Amino acid sequence: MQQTDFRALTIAGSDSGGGAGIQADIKTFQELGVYGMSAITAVTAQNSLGVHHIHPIPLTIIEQQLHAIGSDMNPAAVKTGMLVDAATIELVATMSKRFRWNNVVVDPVMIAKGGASLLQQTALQALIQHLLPITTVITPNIPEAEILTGLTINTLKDREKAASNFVQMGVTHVLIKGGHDETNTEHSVDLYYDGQSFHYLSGQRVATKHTHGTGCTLSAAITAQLARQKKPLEAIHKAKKFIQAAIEHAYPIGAGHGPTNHFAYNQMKNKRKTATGNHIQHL
Ligand SMILES: Nc1ncnc2c1ncn2[C@@H]1O[C@H](COP(=O)(O)OP(=O)(O)O)[C@@H](O)[C@H]1O
Ligand SMILES: Cc1ncc(COP(=O)(O)OP(=O)(O)O)c(N)n1
Repeated sequence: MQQTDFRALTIAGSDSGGGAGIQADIKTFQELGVYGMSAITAVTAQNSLGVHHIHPIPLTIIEQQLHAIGSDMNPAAVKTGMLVDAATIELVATMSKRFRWNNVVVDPVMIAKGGASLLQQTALQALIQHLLPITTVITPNIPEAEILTGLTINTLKDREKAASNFVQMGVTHVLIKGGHDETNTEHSVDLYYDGQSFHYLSGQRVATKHTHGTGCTLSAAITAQLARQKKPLEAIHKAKKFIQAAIEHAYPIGAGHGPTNHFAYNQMKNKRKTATGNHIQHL
């Protein structure tokens, strides 16, 4: 049987607890049938209670990882997560251009759930200047969208305005996530914009504190679907189903915020297949 070859790269921090960062990304790639590669920007000592220590990786070692992958392994899609500082952002932008990487998904990770800062304040300008112009899909949560656009976001109209700002900054596709919208207790609604029309993607809001790594997992699922040659809006729709299942079946691991469940989407699909006797896999 011919092996299908889908490859994706994540450039992000390591989460020792396994729920976010590189670990969440690789698990998600694997579940979606995509070969995962990584360039690690920082090692964090982290668990369900928060980020306890951060050890940035020296720039030369990040460059060596990116060069090793870019010169040989040709990822079809690339995701960025924790980028630490301005120098790392500039390096990632330079290497992405050098290797002509397409399908660049930027999750502009800034602050972890427990409040730890994962990106230096002084790096925001570098993100806007160097990374956004080469971004295929950006996936900010509401506070990140507020910081990058300078807007206050309370309503869906505010979110549409912020999405338009991202397009003006050079981003091709924007997904502003709604997990932090406390006004909607029934649904968690994400806004998509491609410079032409707005789409709302709604999921049932799950009453759980086990949402560690939701943002990383969603953006990794989008990256995996782009690596599988899906168009951005279809990739985002599929990724939304993946994260919904992962949150609905999240793990109560640890005393704090447990991780989402990366197996859940495939387990639910397999159950449906068994019930219908259908053994053909449609991702
Ligand atoms: N309690 C929840 N129930 C259902 N979906 C959620 C919940 N919290 C977040 N989501 C979804 O998870 C994804 C990540 O959103 P968000 O929490 O806003 O990002 P981040 O983890 O970057 O802060 C989005 O698709 C959002 O709608
Ligand atoms: C190493 C690392 N990268 C990113 C994050 C943030 O992940 P996110 O998906 O936004 O989830 P929470 O931290 O908000 O639960 C992280 N914690 N660690």
